[in-house]
Amino acid sequence: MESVLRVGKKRYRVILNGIHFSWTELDKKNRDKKTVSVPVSELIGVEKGRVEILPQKKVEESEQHFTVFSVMRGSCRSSPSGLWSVGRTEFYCSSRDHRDHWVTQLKTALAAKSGMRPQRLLVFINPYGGKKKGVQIYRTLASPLLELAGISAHVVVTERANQARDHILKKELTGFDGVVCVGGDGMFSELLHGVIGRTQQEAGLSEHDPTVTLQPCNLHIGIIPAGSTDCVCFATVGVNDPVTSTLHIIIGDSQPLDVCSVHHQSTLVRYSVSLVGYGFYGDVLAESEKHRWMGPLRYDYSGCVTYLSNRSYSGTVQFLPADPQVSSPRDNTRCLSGCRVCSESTERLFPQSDASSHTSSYSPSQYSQDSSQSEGDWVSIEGRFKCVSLTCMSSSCPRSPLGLSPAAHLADGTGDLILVRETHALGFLKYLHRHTNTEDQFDLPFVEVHRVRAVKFSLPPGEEDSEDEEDEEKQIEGWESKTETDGSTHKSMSQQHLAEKRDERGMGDDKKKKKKSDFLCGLCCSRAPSVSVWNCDGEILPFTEILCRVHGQLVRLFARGIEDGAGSRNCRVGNRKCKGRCVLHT
Ligand SMILES: Nc1ncnc2c1ncn2[C@@H]1O[C@H](COP(=O)(O)OP(=O)(O)OP(=O)(O)O)[C@@H](O)[C@H]1O
Ligand SMILES: CCCCCCCCCCCCC/C=C/[C@@H](O)[C@H](CO)NC(C)=O
Ligand SMILES: [Ca+2]
Repeated sequence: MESVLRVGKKRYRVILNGIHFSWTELDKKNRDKKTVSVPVSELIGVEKGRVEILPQKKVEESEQHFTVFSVMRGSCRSSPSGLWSVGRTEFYCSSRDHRDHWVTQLKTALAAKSGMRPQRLLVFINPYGGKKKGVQIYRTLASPLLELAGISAHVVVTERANQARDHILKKELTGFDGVVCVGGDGMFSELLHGVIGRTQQEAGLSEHDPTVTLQPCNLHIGIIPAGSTDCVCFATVGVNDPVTSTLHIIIGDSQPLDVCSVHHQSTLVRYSVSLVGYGFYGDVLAESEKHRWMGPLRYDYSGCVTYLSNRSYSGTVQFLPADPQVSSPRDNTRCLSGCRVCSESTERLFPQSDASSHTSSYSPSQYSQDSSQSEGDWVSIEGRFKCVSLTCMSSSCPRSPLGLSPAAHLADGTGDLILVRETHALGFLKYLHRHTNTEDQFDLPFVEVHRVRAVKFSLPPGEEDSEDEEDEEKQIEGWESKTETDGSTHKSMSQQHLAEKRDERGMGDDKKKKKKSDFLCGLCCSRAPSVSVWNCDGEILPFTEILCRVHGQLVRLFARGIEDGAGSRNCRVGNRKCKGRCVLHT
């Protein structure tokens, strides 16, 4: 369809074809500069009249106007290119019939995309996450855009921790195309555990068997950031911005994500997508739990306290190396939107499936993973470590814009294992500081990094996780009391599994004994603990000896990875006007 329409006082040639909607000013001198072209896949909605959606819906009735809403990149010249906003253009037609014809054509073009976009979402809002603005963020920024796009949402404002996870595990989900959380990494983790658990239940697979090839999940996960730590959102979108994330959900972007399962003996402990970290990152988290009242600042405070304690821990790390021909953690690449390494991994991980079902748009599909790869040989490294970190993705965040492992990939079926050996305090500070700039944090004599498929960690003889009944009790108890603090009475899958094992031995709840341990001692004891704790995506694990396995592309997010330039340091603080929305200004 093609017509001459007015935008403001100027005349434009407006064209809609199957792929683009574009308008070019009818002023020959400037013609090259004045064409605006929006892919139909990035149109959000069309409304009759002169309509505004954000910051508030305003409708001015007009028989000859229609308003088109689309994805617009950036909100200012210096904003990170991952930041999206809502583009809005009012068109004026020669008659009401002409206007109606345009609206019908645009709606038809949008309807043709509906198979690629979610129609119905299940949204969980944590009213207490971050600055406690989850409900407000959803109502004022996300909901109006979903409505404009014709997406219906069933909203649950959570009343307790783990409610979202349990809902996904147990309730009817027919008709939903995706689940969305409004909150931080903790809320994302609830959705992750719900979606993976539900998929395995339906496939009849046991998550407790560490050798099982898990079934990839069809239900997409969306993250509208509203937490105090939103690392997963930042690392998969490039910015922490609720409007940007909502737009990725609306247009049905689809980003596969590697997930690491963490087992202790024959029990699934947790899943992680970001950090499984022992030593420094575990200690920071354990310390920060004591200062929750400080809000997000507790991580800075605890980081300083932990750094000053200058601890290191003994252990043996074993790992299964990934294929070094495919990629390396030191190859100076970045996993960006449309990443070649990740696309080729799709073919390697799912060789029998139709490649088109793994493209960048949402599309429900069934696929099965290749389990023919032989395990290979484990490599073993023993020593004293400041920290042992495993990350399935770069784990970039506003504080560390390139992340823990800048060349890690979101969906290549591998993780990066970073070993920081015992060193002097200044050396470790240098390592930490390099996370905040572009210097290579792996180019230090006490640091090594390996691209891996699995990792095992064990303590030195005499320090092992106790397998006696009383200690196992203690660990279950530790986890239960944490859950109770969160206001939940639900037992996690691994608590349940452990509790079943305990019941088999005839030990009831009434037999629990309180026992002090080093487990969460943090800095309260005068004697430095010889054992640290694991930080698993911001949660403390109740076990030290663990087996981690990377499951390639196990889940899918409504995201597309970082677009070129996003998440990099392209806004120099203070020298350009950026309305304070850039990541380095938040
Ligand atoms: N209604 C609720 N009451 C108490 N806890 C909740 C509720 N809803 C969710 N939670 C829990 O709150 C935890 C933190 O939530 P979220 O990740 O949204 O915010 P956050 O501020 O980034 O988290 P954190 O304070 O852990 O950094 C999650 O682990 C989640 O399980
Ligand atoms: C001298 C300057 C020191 C600055 C040190 C900066 C180090 C930043 C490293 C960032 C790592 C981010 C790892 C991600 C962790 C998340 O998975 C987790 C869950 O949200 N967050 C926390 C706090 O554990
Ligand atoms: Ca990966």
